[in-house]
Parts: sequence; C-alpha cells; structure tokens
Amino acid sequence: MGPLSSPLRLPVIDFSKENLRPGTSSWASTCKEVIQALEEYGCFEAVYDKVPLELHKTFFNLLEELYDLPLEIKRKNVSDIPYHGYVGNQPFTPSVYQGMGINNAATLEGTQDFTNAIWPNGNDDFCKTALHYSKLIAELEQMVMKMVFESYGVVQSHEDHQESITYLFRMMKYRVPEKDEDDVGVPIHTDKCFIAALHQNEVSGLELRTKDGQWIVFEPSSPSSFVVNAGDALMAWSNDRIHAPLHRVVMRGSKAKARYSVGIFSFHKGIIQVPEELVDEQHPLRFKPFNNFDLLRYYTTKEGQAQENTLKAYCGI
Ligand SMILES: O=C(O)CCC(=O)C(=O)O
Ligand SMILES: [Fe+2]
Repeated sequence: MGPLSSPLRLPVIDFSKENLRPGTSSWASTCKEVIQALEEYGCFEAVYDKVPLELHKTFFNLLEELYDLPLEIKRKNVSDIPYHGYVGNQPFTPSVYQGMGINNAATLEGTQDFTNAIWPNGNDDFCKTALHYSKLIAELEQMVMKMVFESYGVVQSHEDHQESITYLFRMMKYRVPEKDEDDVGVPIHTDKCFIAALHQNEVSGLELRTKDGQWIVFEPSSPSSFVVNAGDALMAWSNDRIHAPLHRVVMRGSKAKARYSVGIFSFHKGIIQVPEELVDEQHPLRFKPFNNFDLLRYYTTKEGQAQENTLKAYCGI
C-alpha cells in the first residue's frame, strides 16, 4: 500500500500581521501570495484577526435568532436583484438552504433598511452588530482588491474602483439533512461578484474545485479564517488572469449541527471594463464591457442557466 495522500488544502495567507500596510515589505510579499493564489486557485484562506472572535460569536448567535423567526417574517427581506433577498423554502431551492441578504451593506442606511424590514419596531442590537461586522469584513475585501490593483500596475485607479463598489452581505443557514434527503446546500456555481469573503461556523461544507477538477473542502486552519473567492466580475476585469473557481456547499455525512455562514460579496455599480494596461499581445481583450448586475440577472434566465460558462456566454469575445 502506498503512502496516504494528504487532502488538498487552499493556500493560507496571513492578513493578521501587525504592519500590513502599503509600502511595507510584508505588504509586498502578501501581494505576491494573493496574486499567485488568485491566478492559480481563484481562492485562498485568509487568516484575518481584525474581526475579534467575540464578535464572530455574537453575530452567529444573532444569526440563529434571525433564522428562528417565522418564515413570513424572513420573506420580508426582498430585493429586485436576484439572490439579494430571502431565498429558501421554495420547490426550486435546495431544501436544506436558506439565505438572506443586506443590500448596500457596510453602510448604516443599508443595514437599517434590512433591520426595519424584519423588525418594524427596530432591533438596535442586530443593526449595530451587523454594521460593525460587515464593515470589518469589507475591509478585508478592500485590502485584497488594493493588492490586486497594485500587482497589476493599476493602483492609481483603485480608488475609483472602490467608489463604484457596493456590498451584499449574505447570511446563510444550512440545516442538517434528514435521512435520504438531498444534502446539496448550494449547487455548483461561480460567484458573479468581484470578491466573496466568507466565514463559517464549525460545520464545514464549502467545496471548491481546482482548475484540474479536484475538490478542496474548506477546513479553516484558524477560528479567524475566511475564504476569499474570486467571482466572474474579477475574472473578466483581469482579462482572464484571475480564475473564478466553481464551488458548492454539501452537508455531507452525519452532521449533528446546522451550518451557518456569512459573506461579503462586492459588486460594481457601473460598467466593468478591462483596464487597457491588462491588454497586450499575450493577453488580447477577452471581455466586452458589461454591467455586473445584468450578468447576475442573465445567470438566472433560462438561456443563462443553460450555459456552461455564464461569463463567456454573456460578454466573452
Ligand atoms: O455558504 C458558503 O460557504 C458559500 C455559499 C456560496 O457559495 C454562495 O452563496 O455563493
Ligand atoms: Fe458562491
């Protein structure tokens, strides 16, 4: 018998260093790790201790209370953008899955809109905690994107990009499947945003596919870990340099506990265009300018669902 091969793992990148600021040597070396991981895997594990463990715990407790609310209350979380409001408990959605979304997250206005829709008499505790929490996660996204812009020599346009970003803060619950029930929580897909930064409770289930078709189960190496995952918008913007990995959530085995996860998803509010610096002879232009939310809408159409690669079908050259 040969040696047991160890399971594949995501690259782990440390974002908890004291002086991780532009211009420092730790920033430069982290930039390299980030670009390498995004080009090769499209994702990595970020160890990010700027979110205190106590805050993770507090927010995940609030999440349990949120999901314990009656279905008709949770359905008050609505949005005209697909996947931005309550999803679940429909014949066409996976039976173990529920998701809710705060639009225009990491802002007081967006967080209040969500809170007031669910609790018309207000819920200051939820609102304050969700705002604080989503802002800290958004800061991780901003750091990653700044590193991407810097690595590709377009750091001067990062600020404009940042101003065009809006965050969706999604909160997911995957209940334990019943005997013989389908255990798929989220079917295989790529994200349509720039970056998703996700954190989970102690129950695993997120699986990401490598370019050569192997599956990596995300098993965080620290309680401060996030998965940072590139979406189709980032793949297009980078002119195909960055990979947007296929992934899914499956509640495998005899799970004893529900899985909760949260994630910040960054979307561009305007038209996404490949920077001219990223087009050259080796990298001819691969994508036409497109609207991020229209890409997401296209994905939900019958035609979009039938495509093997939504992004290429929608705006590929
Ligand atoms: O729950 C997770 O960890 C990931 C969910 C996911 O892939 C998504 O919402 O796009
Ligand atoms: Fe996803």
